[in-house]
Amino acid sequence: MRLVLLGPPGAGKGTQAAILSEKLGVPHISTGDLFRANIGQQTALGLEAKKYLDAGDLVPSEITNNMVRARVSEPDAVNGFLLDGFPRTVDQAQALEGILGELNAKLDGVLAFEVDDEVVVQRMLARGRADDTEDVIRNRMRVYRDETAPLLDHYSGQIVTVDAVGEVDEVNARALAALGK
Ligand SMILES: Nc1ncnc2c1ncn2[C@@H]1O[C@H](COP(=O)(O)OP(=O)(O)O)[C@@H](O)[C@H]1O
Repeated sequence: MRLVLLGPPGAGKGTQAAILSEKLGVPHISTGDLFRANIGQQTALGLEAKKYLDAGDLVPSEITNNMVRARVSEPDAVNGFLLDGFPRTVDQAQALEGILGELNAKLDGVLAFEVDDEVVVQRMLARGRADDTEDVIRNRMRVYRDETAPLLDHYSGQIVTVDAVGEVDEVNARALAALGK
């Protein structure tokens, strides 16, 4: 099963993706986690990406698309994956279509997590990661609204929505139900 997870920063996509990944038996591929791992290991990609993450800006699509192409081409992803944090722009969605075409694969669906702005700001401040200061959070939400939210229209034919307010288990049950599992 090949799914894209959409939703504002702090919607709990990463938490839900980790659980869904176990239950569905496909890898969780998070671009945010891939960037943070590269930053931790001080790879060339990490050194380049760091300034964008620190500001809450998008890493340029060329870098991001190539990183995703490499990751989804790994053997553990042949039968599917949960993409978390990608695509984040309509251009990236088009790049994803190209990448899937190269793999002779197609998306099975898009799961959109819905949650209010105030809830996500509170969740991110509580999480307290390095890129979770209030200014950076506000910038990431602006980037989400301007660049990522248009994907809700782009994918309108294949989206199922999930109310992401509530306990982790509750939201997970809703996500599985939305997928017909
Ligand atoms: N698809 C992407 N394109 C460009 N930059 C990205 C992408 N995915 C992640 N990033 C970078 O990584 C940061 C953290 O992403 P992520 O861990 O998904 O945050 P969150 O889960 O809070 O939305 C983003 O603010 C951005 O700088």
